Amino acid sequence: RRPKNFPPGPITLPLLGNLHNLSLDNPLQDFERLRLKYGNIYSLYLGSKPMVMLCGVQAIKEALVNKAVEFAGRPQDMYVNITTESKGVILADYGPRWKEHRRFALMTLRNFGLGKQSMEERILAELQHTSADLESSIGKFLSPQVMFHNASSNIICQVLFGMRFDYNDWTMKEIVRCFTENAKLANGPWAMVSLNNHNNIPLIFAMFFRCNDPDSTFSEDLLSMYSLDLHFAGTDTTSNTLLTGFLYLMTNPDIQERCQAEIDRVLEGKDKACFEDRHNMPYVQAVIHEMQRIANTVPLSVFHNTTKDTEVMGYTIPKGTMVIPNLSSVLSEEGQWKFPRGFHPENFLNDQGEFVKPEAFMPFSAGPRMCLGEGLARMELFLITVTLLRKFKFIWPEDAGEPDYTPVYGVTLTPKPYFMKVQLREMH
Ligand code: HEM
Repeated sequence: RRPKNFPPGPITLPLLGNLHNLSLDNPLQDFERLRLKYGNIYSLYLGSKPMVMLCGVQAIKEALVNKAVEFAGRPQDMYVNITTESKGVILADYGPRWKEHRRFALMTLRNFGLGKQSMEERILAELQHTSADLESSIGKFLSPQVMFHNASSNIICQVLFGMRFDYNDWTMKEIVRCFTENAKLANGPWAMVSLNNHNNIPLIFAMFFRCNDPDSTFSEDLLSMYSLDLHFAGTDTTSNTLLTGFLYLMTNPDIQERCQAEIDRVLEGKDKACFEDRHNMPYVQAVIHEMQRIANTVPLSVFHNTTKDTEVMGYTIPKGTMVIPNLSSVLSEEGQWKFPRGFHPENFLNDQGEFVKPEAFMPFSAGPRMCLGEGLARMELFLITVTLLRKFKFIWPEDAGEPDYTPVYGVTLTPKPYFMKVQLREMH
């Protein structure tokens, strides 16, 4: 039985709760059906465990922003908690340890050059490898899955480990194992090396020094989960957004050409793009934001948990209840977008053709647990899209049939594997 004044929801069955109401392959459509029936806040039971679904910009903001602390916890009794032991940042519960680790990750990203030129240079340097890969594929069919994954993985690997990996190198897959080896190295002579320039120390070493501080909540044991956390969070998200984005750019050649015209105009006479150029590229900015909206990369955010008894939208939610911010529902919410369905960069342009960001643009979630990699992700999406579109034309192969936009469901959504054709453009 639902507690008093708990959000409404479908009848529960013994043992199963509401599991029978959900498709295990892709429950997103079931969640949408339940939203239409019960409203923007409803509850479900996963077995005997209650959870509250928040839909639409109003409910999500009221909870995650206005009642920030109450909704900043993470469930600690799920299967993934057993495998990761809730170490790292993403799954750590609200409290001093999470705070220290989050602050540390933000600081390392900043010291490593985010917001400065050095991070841009690293991204642009990585893009030379991507470009070389693309050039070698001219005239052939190319599967971009691995390519985007490698590029975004290498960018975050530079922050984490201070190195990149060759494309097609099996080491890429073994990165976590290599990290353990690196940690061993750091235990040896590395620890004695005096590093004066703290601004360029990869996270792994910066953290190692923290491990030696007896007052710190860092330990070598936490270290591996922490890097795994950031590696996963920084790779899968960006690459899946790009995969979806380039799929739509290929199947909307008019939009791709309009981006290229703007890029050619703004970058005329320059050899490379920089992040500042975005202010002169309202159309490209709109397209990249529309890519993120339609990609809906982390549809159900990361699950939250209430840290106290609380209320939202007039309902009572006890402490320790799992809460799912349904970001998918916001990114296509009726009334919030000029075009909630389909791929329309106009969602981010006003009548004067200027770039605008509606309140419902929330792919990184909101509140204190909001994505801490947003700055890096936005820089990557911009520099990768602009650099590649400037140099190449991306073509949907004529014999590939109708594109299938239905995503494959998971913590992150990814498009079904597809092929692309690439042509070199004339540089302007
Ligand atoms: C397009 C790219 C990305 C998207 C759409 C995205 C989205 C998200 C979302 C929805 C969350 C959950 C927020 C919440 O619980 O309310 C999250 C958390 C997180 N993201 Fe990202 N992310 C992206 C890229 C990155 C990158 C590049 C990094 C690495 C630097 C990163 C690191 C993290 C971390 C560490 C968390 C956990 C924060 C916490 O629990 O305090 N993300 N991200």
